[in-house]
Amino acid sequence: MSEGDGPQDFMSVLKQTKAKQEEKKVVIKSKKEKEKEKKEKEKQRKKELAAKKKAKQQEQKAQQAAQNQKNADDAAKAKEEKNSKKADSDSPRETPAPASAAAGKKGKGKKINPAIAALRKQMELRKQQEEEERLLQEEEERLAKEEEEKRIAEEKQLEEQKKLKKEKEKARIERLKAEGKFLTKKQKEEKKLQERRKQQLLQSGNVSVAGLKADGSKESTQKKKIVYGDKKKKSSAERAAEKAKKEEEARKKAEEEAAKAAAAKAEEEDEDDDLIDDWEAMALDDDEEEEEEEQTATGEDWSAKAEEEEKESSEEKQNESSETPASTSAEPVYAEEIEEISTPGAAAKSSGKNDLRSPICCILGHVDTGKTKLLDKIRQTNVQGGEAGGITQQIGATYFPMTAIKQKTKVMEKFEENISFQVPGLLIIDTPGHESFTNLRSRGSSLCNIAILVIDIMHGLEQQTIESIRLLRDRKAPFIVALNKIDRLYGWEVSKDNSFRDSFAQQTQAVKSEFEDRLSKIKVQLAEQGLNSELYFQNKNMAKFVSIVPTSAVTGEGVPDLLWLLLELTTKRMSKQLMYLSEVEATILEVKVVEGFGYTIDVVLNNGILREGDRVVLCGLNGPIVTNIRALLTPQPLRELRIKSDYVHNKEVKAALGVKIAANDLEKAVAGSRLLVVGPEDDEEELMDEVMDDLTGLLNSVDSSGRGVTVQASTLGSLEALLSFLKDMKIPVMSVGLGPVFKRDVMKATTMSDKAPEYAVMLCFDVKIDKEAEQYAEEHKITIFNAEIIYHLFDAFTAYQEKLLEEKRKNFMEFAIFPCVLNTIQIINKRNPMIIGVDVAEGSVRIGTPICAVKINPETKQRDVLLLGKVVSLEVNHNSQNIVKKGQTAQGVAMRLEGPSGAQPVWGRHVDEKDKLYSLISRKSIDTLKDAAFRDQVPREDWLLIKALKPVFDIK
Ligand SMILES: Nc1nc2c(ncn2[C@@H]2O[C@H](COP(=O)(O)OP(=O)(O)OP(=O)(O)O)[C@@H](O)[C@H]2O)c(=O)[nH]1
Repeated sequence: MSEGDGPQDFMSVLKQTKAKQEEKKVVIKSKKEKEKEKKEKEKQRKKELAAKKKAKQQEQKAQQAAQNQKNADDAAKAKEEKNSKKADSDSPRETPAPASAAAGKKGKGKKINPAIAALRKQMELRKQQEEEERLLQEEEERLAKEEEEKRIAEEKQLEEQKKLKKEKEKARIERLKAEGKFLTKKQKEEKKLQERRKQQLLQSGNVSVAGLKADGSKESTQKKKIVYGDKKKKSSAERAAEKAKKEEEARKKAEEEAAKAAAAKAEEEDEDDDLIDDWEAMALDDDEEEEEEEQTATGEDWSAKAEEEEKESSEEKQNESSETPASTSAEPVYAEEIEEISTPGAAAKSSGKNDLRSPICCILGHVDTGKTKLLDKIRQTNVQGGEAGGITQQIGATYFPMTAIKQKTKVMEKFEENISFQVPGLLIIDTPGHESFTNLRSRGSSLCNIAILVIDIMHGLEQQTIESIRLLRDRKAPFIVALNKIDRLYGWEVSKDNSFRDSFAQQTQAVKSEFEDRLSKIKVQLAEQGLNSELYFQNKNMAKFVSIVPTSAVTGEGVPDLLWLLLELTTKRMSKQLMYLSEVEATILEVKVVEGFGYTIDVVLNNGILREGDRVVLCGLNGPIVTNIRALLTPQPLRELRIKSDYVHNKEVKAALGVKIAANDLEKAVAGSRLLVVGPEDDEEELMDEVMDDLTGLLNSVDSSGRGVTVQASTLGSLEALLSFLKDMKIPVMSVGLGPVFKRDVMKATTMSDKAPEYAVMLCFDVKIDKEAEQYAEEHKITIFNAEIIYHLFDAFTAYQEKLLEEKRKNFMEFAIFPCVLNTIQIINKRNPMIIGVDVAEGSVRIGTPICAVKINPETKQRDVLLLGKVVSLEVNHNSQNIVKKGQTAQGVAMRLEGPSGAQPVWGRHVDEKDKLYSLISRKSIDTLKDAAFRDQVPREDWLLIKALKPVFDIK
């Protein structure tokens, strides 16, 4: 893979895909939004109308005003003319006012009349207009009021409806709870999905599958439909509605998260105002939170899933009994006929009622606990003639049909009655460890139905055991513990391939005691991880207690118990999960080059059928990959997987099994991502979006502050595991990537060099690092941590951070002033050097701490801080100390101070025994203590003391 087309664009691929999804979100509006929009449009329209009306009125008014003005001018002119005429005709004497008034009166009666009339007319007109305006205004106000009232009434009604609905819902939930039928939202969604899947299964049953021949007959094409998931059965309108709903939910969630983030940010800002208070509060909260978490973790995850399953399976039984006879009868035909042409052992006959598929099992544990050996032992058939057991090697997995399991668990008959299981067999993933477990995932949850966590009885819980527990918990995967290497207990009597109980009964008392001792220690260790555990045959509550099976991978003791328990738990407690579904559910475990086939993907088909020629969509590093299945390969029976080109070509394969797919364009396929089949009614684009969801989800792990480490992993599963681990460890992530590390990935990390040097690192999980990238990292001082074990990565990173902090501590030591209050007992030496006997009243006094007295000047009322000097030595009972804490000694502490040259205050003059002495704290010293380099060293009492001392030094 070259850098140019490599995964360096991973973040931008993610961002682009997400942006595309967001864009779509904007276009699709909910019904409520549409109504709101409609109302707003109506409002806007009314507003515009009112505005037009007003504008018209104003225009009229203006015209009227102009007219009035003209009339007034005319009237005035007429009057003027008349007066001048009168003056001319009467006498040249000045007209006395009354005469003129009389003349005016006379004039009014005869000639001024038109002007007055015009004025009157104007006034009337104006009045009329005003009246009209008033009425219009009133009408508008009335309308607005009415509208407002209507809106309020509607809102009220809506509110009441909501309230009523809520109350009803509450009552319903109460009722359901009382009846024990209450389902959470998730459970409901799952139930719905199951229903839909069942529907399809039923529908598929109606289609004759006898036509599953290579001739591509009509029947065969019809039947093909059954493979496709629920999405494909929906009309595009339904799909759009569902999508809109989903997006609406996502949007709401995003908004909530944004609000939360904003609140958190606001809090952070507030923090600056009163740092110490908040810091203390934060520290206290942290402690409480941790305690709470520990309490709730105890066995809950395990029990939740199993209980959920139990409840569901009882519901399922009810549903089954109400199924139509036609549909139930259709199922077995489907299962049987497929079996004929699927890979050997891929499916067995199943009853019409319970068409279950084989459970999938993974093995996890610390290195050298015996995972591989145990797997080999389980695989090893102790049945004569090997093939009789029918154990088949698949791609990345081994398949155990029921006949083999029955033979292998025969020794259990002595202890367990009725060993019969309804599943066709068991599929155990061949590669033990995190890698396969983390990749066996779909949308964050595990496709592994049950896991075996191997613990070495001689070593107990180790780092990777704890990491495995965390992973299993994260993915909510049920598991059992194989307490391996019991044959190493001193004096153990071997009874090959026997059941544990039988073997154990034959052991000496000393062996039994050692076993009990070690077992109880390991139980305590598991409890420390929040897990209740019990020996499987003493476990009365499988839902709350993890079962422990003692085993030996060397002698085979306990292996029958292990197999028996795996099936007992999966079939009896998780049958719903194992319901065979026609919808294809498949995950890519590995991407490999195989001679003669080019790039291939190893896939675990969890559900459904895959056929040669199927068009499939999968997640690629640079975007979705759409291709056609060229070959479906499984290994030759009883042959070593590694022997090249010894593959069987299958026309089709049925879940559950491991299969290798050869197709074009698989080079950039992402291990750990889903594989979807494009059906005839499917929108390929939609599936492409869907498959990329797995990747865009990763962006949520990227810290919004833009600060954090750069993370790179080999597969989607391991990247998710690493991200979840970093989240737990509160290590922020700035950028994520998949596949080998190239220069461009390192360049991203360099952006942290100035911003947050402690994060200018790359945490890489099981990936190759390109030479050029390595060189670039070295030049730019970017540390690349690469490990195959998450814990090792974390250890290396924390060690690196500690080193940085240590450097910081060294550089900022002089500003890290811890608070203390001292009472002077005695002046031992006034000057050169100043030695004082003190009692530590509060906090702690340390070498290097500047000591001062604070006096208020009686005249100026000013605060005088008198620095006595820095502590250069501390002695208690003639023993030197680096630090003396409050209450540490009842005797005094002899404190030697090295004064600030010349300006040292004089005892008796500037300070005396009555003055309290303090460590000289400041805003800078407080901030330094708050830094990660010192934070851990500051106890809560010191923060309280700092808070109390702030007014003494007038620190804001
Ligand atoms: N005595 C004894 N030795 C065992 C048992 N199981 C495994 N061993 C030995 O322990 C060593 C490690 O066993 P593996 O099966 O390689 O362990 P693993 O967990 O697969 O180790 P990794 O692949 O490194 O993670 C080998 O030498 C085994 O022979 C056991 O039950 N009893």
